[in-house]
Amino acid sequence: MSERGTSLLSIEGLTKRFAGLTAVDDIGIEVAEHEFLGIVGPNGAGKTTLFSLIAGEQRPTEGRIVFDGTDITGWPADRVAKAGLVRTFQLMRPFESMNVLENVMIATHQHTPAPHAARHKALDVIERVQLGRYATAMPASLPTAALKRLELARALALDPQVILLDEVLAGLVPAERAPMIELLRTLHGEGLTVMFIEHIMAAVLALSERLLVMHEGAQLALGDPREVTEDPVVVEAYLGEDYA
Ligand SMILES: Nc1ncnc2c1ncn2[C@@H]1O[C@H](COP(=O)(O)OP(=O)(O)OP(=O)(O)O)[C@@H](O)[C@H]1O
Repeated sequence: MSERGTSLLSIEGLTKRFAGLTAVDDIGIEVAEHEFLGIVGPNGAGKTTLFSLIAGEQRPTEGRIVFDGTDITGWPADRVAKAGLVRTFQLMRPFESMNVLENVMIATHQHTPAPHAARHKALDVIERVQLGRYATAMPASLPTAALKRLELARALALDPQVILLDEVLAGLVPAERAPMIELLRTLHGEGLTVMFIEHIMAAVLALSERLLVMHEGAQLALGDPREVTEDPVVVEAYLGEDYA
């Protein structure tokens, strides 16, 4: 770990079984403070389930999650989020009856009970994700790129130390991807530790400092993104022979 700094999140032998299916199979990774870790793998590889386990939405069948020195295995999601570990969802789920600002205030209110301060903080987060012009818009009226930023804002409003991003680029047209990649780079530069599930390899390679490849729940490869994507085992299981 020394070359990457202190381990902030330790995932040890993490396993989740659903009836006969092992969705996450003995995953063990150390995520360093301020690291940007990409996670890729074919559909059904267990990536989202891994996030659900880390974020406390599902309990692991086996294994341990240690965050900042504390064993958080089995903690409920709200307690995990309060501790500083927050995820986004692949399918955005804003409150449709509330505008962008009110949606973000639901989150800021949890740390900042005073309404004026919660509003102020929500506006800051909205500016941070460059959604200022949509602050009073309703979610149904937003283009996909803005909805993605709203999902990000709702996570950032909880003041995470680690953010788990689940396909925040999915559904964006290529012209919308570059600004989102820039925003993620900026947020990481501001000190966030990031775990990043993504299918768009150009984005994964542009941002990730290390890359975890999952396959059938297990860890197929972990390491330098370029080396990992050239690994014949990874090419065969996931990327396909015509990759790059
Ligand atoms: N609640 C559940 N009950 C039963 N099986 C589940 C459940 N959640 C996930 N699975 C199964 O676990 C496996 C891993 O699913 P998961 O959604 O974690 O994969 P993924 O890598 O995130 O896929 P994608 O890239 O398509 O989002 C799949 O076979 C899925 O059908």
